[in-house]
Amino acid sequence: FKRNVRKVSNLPGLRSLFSPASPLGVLIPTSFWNPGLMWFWDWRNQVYPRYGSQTISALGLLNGHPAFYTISLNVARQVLSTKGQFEKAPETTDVLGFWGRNLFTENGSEWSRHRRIMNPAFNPETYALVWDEAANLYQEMTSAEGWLDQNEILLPATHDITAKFALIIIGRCGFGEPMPWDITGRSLGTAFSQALRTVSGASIARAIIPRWMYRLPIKRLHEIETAFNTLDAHIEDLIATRRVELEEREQNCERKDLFRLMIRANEGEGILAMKDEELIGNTYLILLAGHETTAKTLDATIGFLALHEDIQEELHKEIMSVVAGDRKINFKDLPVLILTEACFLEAARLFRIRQAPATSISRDTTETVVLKTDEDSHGGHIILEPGTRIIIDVVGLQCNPKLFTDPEEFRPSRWYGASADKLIAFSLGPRACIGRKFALTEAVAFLANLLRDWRLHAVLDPGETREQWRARVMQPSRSLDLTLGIREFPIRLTRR
Ligand code: HEM
Repeated sequence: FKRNVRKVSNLPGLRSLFSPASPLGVLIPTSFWNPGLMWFWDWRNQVYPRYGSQTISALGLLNGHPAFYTISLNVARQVLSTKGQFEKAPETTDVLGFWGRNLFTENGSEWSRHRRIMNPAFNPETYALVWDEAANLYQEMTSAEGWLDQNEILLPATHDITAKFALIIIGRCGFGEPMPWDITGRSLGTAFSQALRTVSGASIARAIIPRWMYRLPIKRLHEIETAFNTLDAHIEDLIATRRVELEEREQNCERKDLFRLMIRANEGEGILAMKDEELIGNTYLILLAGHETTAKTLDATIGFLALHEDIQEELHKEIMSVVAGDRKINFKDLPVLILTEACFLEAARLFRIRQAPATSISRDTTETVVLKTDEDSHGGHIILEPGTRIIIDVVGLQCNPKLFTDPEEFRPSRWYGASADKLIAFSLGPRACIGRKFALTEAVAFLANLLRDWRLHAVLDPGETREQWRARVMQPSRSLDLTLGIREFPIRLTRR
């Protein structure tokens, strides 16, 4: 323990039996004696002020890797923008690496190879396609769900709609799968999306629970095992089918869709080749990272908009200012829809994603690094020995009152003209989210179409105020999901 205290330069911070990111720390619920998985949410306004610093340490007396946690944008910039001094530790990426090494799990030249293969797919042509597909899918959805002749709709759980929407968009635009709204029987269909949901909700548990335990008569573990096997079968099927289709269509198609680039790299040789297991690993990664995050942020956006009818009215004005005679909203309108985009960014600020057990964005040093801190204590800097872990506490950072006035307020206008790196939800630097623009395009297209046609209303309990509704509903789900998202909630739509 003393050695670990020295490792974190004696910096004050959390001291508990199990460190917050250790398997036991994660599995035991957050309480006064165990920070657990949710401390960064439950204690977000107390911990850093208690230790008088934007960077603190966390140590487990019995087990767990000692670590620094920071809500300082300056420290985050140093960690995420400096090349070569920081890398991802394997145990922090395991949750997205079950199926094969991939862009998310790799470091150094291996990471660079994956990124060079996949980067060309994230281009303006793809974003235009995302926009058009999102607009078409919205029309298909309203027709298939029977919304066209309704004036009022009660959606029992927004996530059912947003998750399906985001999965189909990544299927169509990333994988060239012509998925309809009714996805029953498709290779990325209903069985696949249910399995994907189970897997996403169980990945952290899967990384922690030893494999032999899956042979015990525990129903939940068998469900997890079945979901993982179902995904395997679907992904193999998807790769085989698309490989044949690509052979047939190759002559006439110029588009650099992501899946085509990955399959070509898998068939190729040389420095930009991709191994079979990497193709599978990246396929999973894109399917998981490319839909859950967007869907959950859309859920949060819908929740906040339902609370703030004044912002909805402003948003509707913005949308109607670009609507053409046929009520279509076009890709060229994207730069004008600044409030629509700002609402999504603001929801991402308040409900950002989590991608590894109990951590946010985590890096280990590869050499001794001196980080400048914002406080004068410790001489204004901390020294990180090689192998020291530093975790960007994204929830804390995005609620940091030194960066955001009234941080708990949903105030989209704070993003007007704001520096892009103030929103850390997509991370910063060379390893920032490759799908940021993809997600933003999809989200703005979805929201603009939805808000053009509908008013959103919170479904209040009898006698409940909006503030009470927010306190009850706008809370994260406490499961071991890969992504931190608002728990499921119903919403009422009335036609404009
Ligand atoms: C609201 C939506 C999204 C959010 C908040 C988000 C957030 C993030 C964050 C924070 C990272 C960095 C993680 C780290 O360094 O530890 C990341 C990486 C990544 N994201 Fe996203 N993401 C979103 C949507 C998407 C979409 C739509 C795609 C794909 C189409 C995607 C694909 C990826 C990939 C492949 C990486 C790994 C990049 C690398 O390591 O080079 N994400 N994302």
